[in-house]
Amino acid sequence: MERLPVIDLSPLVTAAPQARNAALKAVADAIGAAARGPGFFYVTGHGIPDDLIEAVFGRSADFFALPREDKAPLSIEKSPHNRGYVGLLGEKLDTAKPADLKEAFNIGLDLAPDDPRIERGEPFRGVNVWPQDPAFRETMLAYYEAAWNVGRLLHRAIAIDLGMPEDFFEDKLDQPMAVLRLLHYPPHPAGAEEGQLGAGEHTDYGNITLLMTDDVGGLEVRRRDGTWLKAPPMPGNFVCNIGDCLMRWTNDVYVSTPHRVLNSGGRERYSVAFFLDPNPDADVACLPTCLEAGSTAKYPPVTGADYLKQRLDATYDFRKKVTT
Ligand SMILES: O=C(O)CCC(=O)C(=O)O
Ligand SMILES: [Fe+2]
Repeated sequence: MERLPVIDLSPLVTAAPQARNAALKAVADAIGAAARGPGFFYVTGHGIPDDLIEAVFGRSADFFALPREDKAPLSIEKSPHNRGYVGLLGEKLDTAKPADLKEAFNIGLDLAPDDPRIERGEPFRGVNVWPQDPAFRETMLAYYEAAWNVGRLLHRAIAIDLGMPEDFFEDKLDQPMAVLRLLHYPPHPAGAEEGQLGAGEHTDYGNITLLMTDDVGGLEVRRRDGTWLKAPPMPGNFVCNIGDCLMRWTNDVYVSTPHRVLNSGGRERYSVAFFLDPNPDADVACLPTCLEAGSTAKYPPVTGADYLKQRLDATYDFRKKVTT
């Protein structure tokens, strides 16, 4: 693996109705090959407007530049629903290593406080927390919607590649636990601990991640032989990777590849991840098309919520006592 594949969605996004199925099949074939191989690929031609992307990065930088007193009240530690601010060293993606040199802000599916799903106490259903600037909320929710739509389109291609009906994932991703996560990595400090990184080695927990970065490199993808491939930044486009939920769903046919971040370039680095986790009640169980005759599934079925809870509880010490 010397470079990651690039999948251009523009022929699909702009296809006339009669050309759509062929365009979708071409994307399905490309994703299928990437998902069985490196587990990572770039996505271009996604159709999200540049000015929305610029606004997301601009507001994100403004948010992280706020004084600590303005960010602390939004702490994720006050939210059992995986929303809010994570300070520098607030997370260990690799639990065997020192804490991560990054700060983050998580935004989930936006629900009103009286939403029946919250009132019924459904897992991961809660309200978002917001900084004061009203434009921040508007910008982030517009981007959440746009990235979610790209993710659902990719899942149509994934379903076709896996030999399932094109809309198989649609009702498993229509009220998702998806998280839009803004990230800020300060330049790697000279005094960092041995083994300390911007983001420790990890795999992602959901179905797919749609990551956008600025022009500062730092993302590294693990090759099968354990060496690391530096993924060059492609601002305005996505780096997409398969997460652990989709690996389970496909019985390991698709690969969830470990990756990490080292911001060694001496500049501030900003990235924006959209983690497309399924609906809380989605049944994450081996697809019939991924099971060879006579063999058994590698993983027992699990609900989307139980799986995400298990993974988040292992990442954050503060969660040891919370129920979602
Ligand atoms: O910031 C990046 O480039 C990657 C972040 C990442 O892997 C994650 O948040 O899961
Ligand atoms: Fe990741």
